[in-house]
Amino acid sequence: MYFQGSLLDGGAGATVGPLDRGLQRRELAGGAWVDVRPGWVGGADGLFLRLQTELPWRAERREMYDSTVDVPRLLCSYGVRDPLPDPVLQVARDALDDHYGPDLGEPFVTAGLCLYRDGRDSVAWHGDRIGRGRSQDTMVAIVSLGAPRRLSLRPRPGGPADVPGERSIGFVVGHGDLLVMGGSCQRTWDHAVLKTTKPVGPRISVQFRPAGVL
Ligand SMILES: O=C(O)CCC(=O)C(=O)O
Ligand SMILES: [Fe+2]
Repeated sequence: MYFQGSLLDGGAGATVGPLDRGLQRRELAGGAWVDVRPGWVGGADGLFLRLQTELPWRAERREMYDSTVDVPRLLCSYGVRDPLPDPVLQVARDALDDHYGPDLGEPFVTAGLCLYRDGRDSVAWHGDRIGRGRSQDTMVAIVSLGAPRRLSLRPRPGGPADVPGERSIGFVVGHGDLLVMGGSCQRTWDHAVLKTTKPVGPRISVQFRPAGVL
């Protein structure tokens, strides 16, 4: 059980802060919201290096129109019963369950990790709506490690949040920051980490999701 208000050491120096303070919520049109907690995971340099060097990162290729293209980031996925690759990620997930569980009504059970090697790596505009996120409110909690990148959000074109005055927004997520997308965010908004020509170092994103959300 996560003890509110304490700093728990997940191993090798990384600590997970409390979530009962320091969270900033931004309400978005259409019943979506984003919570941000800067510096949630402290002392995460070792964690970043371990994940970057030791995980079995895979490169994927995807069909695009009539050609096959490289997915511009490396991936590593942990399913419902897979142990997470570092104890601090388990501590983080337990803390997220304690804080968001009453509202979410279910635990975070999967973890998807992306490694953006530099500014050429990206994820294009999308919502996590291959599964239940298409039709139901849900949450996706992201821990960002390494170089800061901008997570952009915009109303899904033609969707309920696509109303006059509602425009694209962005959150620069840095080393140890937590960002949680909730409410209708996956179906009424799209999000992306767009390419940048600025020199940026590698970033790892850890996304915790409930069952059936991807
Ligand atoms: O890099 C991130 O934090 C976002 C990744 C993302 O949106 C996804 O993998 O679905
Ligand atoms: Fe996503």
